[in-house]
Amino acid sequence: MTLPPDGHPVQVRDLHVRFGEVEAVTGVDLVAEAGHATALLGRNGAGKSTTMRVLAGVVPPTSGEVVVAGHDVRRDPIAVKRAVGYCPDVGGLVPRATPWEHLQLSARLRRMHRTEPGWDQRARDLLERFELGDVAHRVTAGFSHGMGRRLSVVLAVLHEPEVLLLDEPFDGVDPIGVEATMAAIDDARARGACVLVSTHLRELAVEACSTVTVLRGGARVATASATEMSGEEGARAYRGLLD
Ligand SMILES: Nc1ncnc2c1ncn2[C@@H]1O[C@H](COP(=O)(O)OP(=O)(O)OP(=O)(O)O)[C@@H](O)[C@H]1O
Repeated sequence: MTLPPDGHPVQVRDLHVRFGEVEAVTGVDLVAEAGHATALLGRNGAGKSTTMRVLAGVVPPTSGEVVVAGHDVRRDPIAVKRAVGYCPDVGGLVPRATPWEHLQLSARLRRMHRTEPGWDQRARDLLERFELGDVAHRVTAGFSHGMGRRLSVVLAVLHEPEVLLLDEPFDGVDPIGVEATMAAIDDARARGACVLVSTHLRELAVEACSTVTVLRGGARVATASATEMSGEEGARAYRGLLD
């Protein structure tokens, strides 16, 4: 990874994203550090998923500067896709494929079959941790929303990416799935990855992350420590930012 001069794996300056007449993101600034988890918090339509899609190299910025793992997302989206692990907010799973087939394909695309120890033991461990071991060979068409979310997190973390992007990973997920996701975030932080978690759930955002950036109407309205956004005082502060 070629880190930019100030060393931050995620740098966003004055990001704007427009879809026709819709201004989805209207000036987001963000810096996220290696070895830390940062939350993007905001209500529905705040611009969180669009920002995450830009960071994943999936949607190009309309304007602004976005550097992920040392790569400019506009100039080199393929290098960005290689460097990140991305759990999209919706979609991403093939209904006729099983979790194991998803993992096999992901490992092959990432050339993980050449690494030691083999990817398959890690894949099996992750499926067990996320309680998907029993359905490893069942097509995902019949999966509940929460099961799909858990598999999307497993796929994002499989290759131990430098930048982990989890968009609404807790949405509709039961407490055991939430616990497994929290553990996966902790593991990624501990090995020095930069983690970004997008969510509308303040309490889980402050549990998972040390820094919280609040988006409203496509723009950043605040960046605070998780402590400042915790408890009743944090809830009041958050409500104040949304009014
Ligand atoms: N492909 C698109 N075409 C048109 N408008 C879009 C598109 N994607 C997002 N938008 C609009 O951009 C705005 C921001 O959407 P975005 O999905 O980024 O918000 P969000 O904070 O992730 O919301 P949620 O929590 O509901 O997922 C919304 O008004 C949305 O309707």
